[in-house]
Amino acid sequence: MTDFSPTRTAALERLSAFLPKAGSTYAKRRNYDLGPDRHTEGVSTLSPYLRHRLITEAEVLEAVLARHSLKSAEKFVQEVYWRTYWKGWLEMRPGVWTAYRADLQRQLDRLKSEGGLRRMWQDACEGETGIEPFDFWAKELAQTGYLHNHARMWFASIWVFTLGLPWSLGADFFMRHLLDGDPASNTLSWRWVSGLQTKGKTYMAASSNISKYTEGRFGGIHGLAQAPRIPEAPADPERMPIPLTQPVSKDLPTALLVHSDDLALGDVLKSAPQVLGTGVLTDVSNRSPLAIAPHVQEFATAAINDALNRWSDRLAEQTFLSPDAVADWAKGLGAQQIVTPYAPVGPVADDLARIETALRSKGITLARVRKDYDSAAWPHATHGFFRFKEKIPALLGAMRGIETV
Ligand SMILES: Cc1cc2nc3c(=O)[nH]c(=O)nc-3n(C[C@H](O)[C@H](O)[C@H](O)COP(=O)(O)OP(=O)(O)OC[C@H]3O[C@@H](n4cnc5c(N)ncnc54)[C@H](O)[C@@H]3O)c2cc1C
Repeated sequence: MTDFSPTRTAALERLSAFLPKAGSTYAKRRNYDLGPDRHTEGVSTLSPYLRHRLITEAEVLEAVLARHSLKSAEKFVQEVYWRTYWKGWLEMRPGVWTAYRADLQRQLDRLKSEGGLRRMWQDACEGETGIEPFDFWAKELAQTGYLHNHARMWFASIWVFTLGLPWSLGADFFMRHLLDGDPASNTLSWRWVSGLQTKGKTYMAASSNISKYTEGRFGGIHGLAQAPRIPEAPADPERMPIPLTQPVSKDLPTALLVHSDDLALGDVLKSAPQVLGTGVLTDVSNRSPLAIAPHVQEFATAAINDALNRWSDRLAEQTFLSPDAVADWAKGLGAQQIVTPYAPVGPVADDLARIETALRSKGITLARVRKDYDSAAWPHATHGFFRFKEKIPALLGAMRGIETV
């Protein structure tokens, strides 16, 4: 079973073990899901670390390109940029996140009154549908907090098209259990499988494909949907520019706010070298309206503690806070400004928006510090990935040496 130890040291070890495979091995083997004990043979399993930025995308790309040419590591580099692309795409269309959360709430309300739907949803979440690989992946996810990318695609396709369950309930099942549960990659990948992201283009799981790419672990699966029924969804909102951020003022008494979306604190501390104190938001329960799996909260809390330990000499006194308590805490410290790493569209950004309103009523500003890596790449996520990926060589060229972890 792949072990996900929530430390930067573990992330760096994992990266260094993966580096020899990041070229042609990854390109050939990345689609094979060989089971929970063998994931690291084909893929990096870095996603829980990237999700919380115990390691950054830029660091991973730098390390891979120090070892391989861009040509030989192209496939891996592109996958890392898929993550970045989804983030930029959602950042320019925050209404898609809001619409997902609203649809999810509607579907959760339906579960209260529609017994048949509720039973099917429960069976799917518990891995009791009778579709052998699907049931295996549901249990693997609940037990380990990780699924191979191909298994995520097959699982989502069977959820939507074979079982006929609402896609947003599936996305929520992933968000409650994945250690890497990410508002952009998860929501938009579920939309992509369902035919809502690239309009009319769905992903259909096929028995022969599952058999081939699990090397026969599963085969002869009967009853998988052959024809997609694309769910209804509202039209996408108009694209907006990437939001501007409030600049950090060097002259104001400043406190730092740490959260689980970005634990690479180097650049936020560079912008505010002296802080009066550090507030810490550890609760990630708002990734879902339902209870999230204990391992998801434990991973996030331990990842935050790992970052706090590494930066302890720069953080002054640390206070663990709920979002509602931040404004009073900042006022009590005498802060007139809070600096925090930028949180992309999702639950943490939703919390920061509420915190900002409470701070404003006390005359305190909130400055979100966005990484240059994100600011350079996100504005290119205007259309599909194929247009975005043309920018990768230029983005890599501009990226070298811009990050402080
Ligand atoms: C339905 C569905 C839901 C998903 N939900 C999430 C999620 O919540 N969080 C998440 O991080 N990824 C999600 N993904 C994308 C992808 O499955 C995971 O990023 C990948 O499996 C992580 O494993 P890895 O680190 O071993 O990947 P590797 O293959 O080693 O790739 C390296 C890194 O590139 C990025 N990456 C790779 N593939 C993708 C992809 N298809 N889309 C976006 N980024 C990618 C990840 O950051 C990953 O860590 C989802 C995909 C699907 C089909």
